[in-house]
Amino acid sequence: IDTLYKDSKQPMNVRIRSLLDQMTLKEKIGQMAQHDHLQATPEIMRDYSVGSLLSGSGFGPPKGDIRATANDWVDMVNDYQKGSLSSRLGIPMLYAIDSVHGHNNLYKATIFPHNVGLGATRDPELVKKIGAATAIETRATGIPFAFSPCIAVCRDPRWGRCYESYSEDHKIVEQMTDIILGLQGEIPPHSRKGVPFIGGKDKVVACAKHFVGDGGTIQGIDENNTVIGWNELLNIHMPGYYHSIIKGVATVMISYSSWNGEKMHANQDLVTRYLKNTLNFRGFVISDYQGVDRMTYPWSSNYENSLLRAINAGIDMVMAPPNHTEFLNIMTSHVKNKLIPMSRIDDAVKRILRVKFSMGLFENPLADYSLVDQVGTQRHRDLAREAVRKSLVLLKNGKDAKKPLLPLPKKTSKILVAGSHANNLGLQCGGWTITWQGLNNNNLTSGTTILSAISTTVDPDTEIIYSRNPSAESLKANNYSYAIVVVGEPPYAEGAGDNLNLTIPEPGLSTMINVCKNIKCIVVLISGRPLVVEPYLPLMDALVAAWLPGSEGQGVADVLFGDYGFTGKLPRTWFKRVDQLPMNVGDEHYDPLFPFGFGLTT
Ligand SMILES: OC[C@@H]1[C@@H](O)[C@H](O)[C@@H](O)c2nc(CNc3ccccc3)cn21
Repeated sequence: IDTLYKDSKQPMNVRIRSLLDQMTLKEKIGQMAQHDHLQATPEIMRDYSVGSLLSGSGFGPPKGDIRATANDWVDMVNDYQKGSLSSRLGIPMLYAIDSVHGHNNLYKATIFPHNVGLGATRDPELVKKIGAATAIETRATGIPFAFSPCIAVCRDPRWGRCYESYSEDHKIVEQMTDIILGLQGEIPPHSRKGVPFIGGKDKVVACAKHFVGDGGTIQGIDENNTVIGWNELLNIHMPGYYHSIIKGVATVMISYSSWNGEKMHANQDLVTRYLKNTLNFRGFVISDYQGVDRMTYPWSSNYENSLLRAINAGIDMVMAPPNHTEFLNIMTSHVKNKLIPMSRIDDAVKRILRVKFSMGLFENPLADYSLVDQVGTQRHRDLAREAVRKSLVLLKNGKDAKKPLLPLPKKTSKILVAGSHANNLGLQCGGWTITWQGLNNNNLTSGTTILSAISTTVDPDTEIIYSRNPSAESLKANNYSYAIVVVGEPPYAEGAGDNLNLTIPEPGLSTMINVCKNIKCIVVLISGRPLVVEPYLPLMDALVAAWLPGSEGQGVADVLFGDYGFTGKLPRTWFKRVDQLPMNVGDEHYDPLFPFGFGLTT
């Protein structure tokens, strides 16, 4: 074996050439697979030269242990890596996970606000710091590759993934691609722009997703069809990719959705001609999970043909192919039958190797425990708390504008805290937290609920009464100074969150109505998107959009009680009725309840 490729002093292209020239077809195809770790073993990694593994959300080591420690993760990742290193050429594998608002799979990790809340901060510098903290907590578990950021431009809040989108306005999404500089590291001055850059052992490979137009599907139906012209695709959904590439993003994930009826996973014009040859993307393109299977309906029918079309479209790595032997056999036969040219295989493998060489994976393939004490540190939690503060949008402050209600007095006789979301960490974190769909419970990880934040913020003499759903009698019996009512959406991810009515779910709605009918009420809405509030607005004394704040609920109390002012601005239009949708800033017919950019200050 010519070991020139192992010499880190050699130029990148020499290392790639030296390795590629001695790889068998089987080894090249192996590099193009990213298996779910549940389907792999160290032996398979060794014998098939598998390029990458992933943990689907909620499947921690060993197999589904959602309270696994960082050490457990490091051990698991290293076991697979040792398998890869014992292969003929010893090409290290890349382990990937969805760290999309902190290392959200990891028990006791810092959970940051979901992207819609970050869009409300209008603070790219803050978001870059969040990227850096997320990279550290992800690397603490030995994982060097995060499927983040989602740079979707959500144009219809009925989409179950709208909270993963920073904004309906592509200009905010472009600004927030600064998170890549936090995740992967700042590009050193005089370094080339627009090539994959990952700077250090506390940085991760990032992934701009989902290419392209994922946020533009009809009625926000997940994985469905985006029916718009080329100019709208180019002006609204594409700029985030240009900005991500300039900032050195190393990977791009393809969207399940279609553009004008053509599956993105089969779209050679957009993936190869545009992303690779026009935007000059030099990293690697990865499919979504079983994205190849989902090119047909029923899923996986005619997988051989789907795989052929996906690879020829320009996909370099396939996430969760059926299994390692089937993937190898189908790919090998396509190459032998000249249906996939060898030049396509070589392009894919070169891109994958370029990312692995540029991040130093050959030099440092194994993880250590050196960062495990960085998980959920106070420093990271303080950063998350700052992000929560800046993400809150004050939509109403008093029934009489001349008598603002907020900031609330810390010293008062008795406060009621009510609502399903007041004391539930799972609900305030939302989807993609510990499990894929999130959890409706309070002990899924560590953090501060909004109730406990309020309790520690008010004056010690102020009495706090907590009741999820107080009776009308109890409301009348107690002379509360005011009530804080925290209600909103259940956790959801992807298609499970698609919703055509966008009403405040029960029992939150009736709780809010009962409380607000009887006493002065400040409504705090925990949701991934705007919901129907217009009919109830006259009832409310104040209304705060808190989005999905994550583990640091203290940030909510910080602003409610005036330790910090409200500064957040709507990153999305707040509609009056769902029959107005889609309705985005700049539209000809624009009749919102609260316009894009709205936000009262205190
Ligand atoms: O979790 C991997 C990817 C994720 O990065 C994409 O943004 C998202 O579109 C996506 N959807 C699935 C659906 N399947 C799934 C399987 C196991 C756990 C969670 C989701 C996986 N993934």
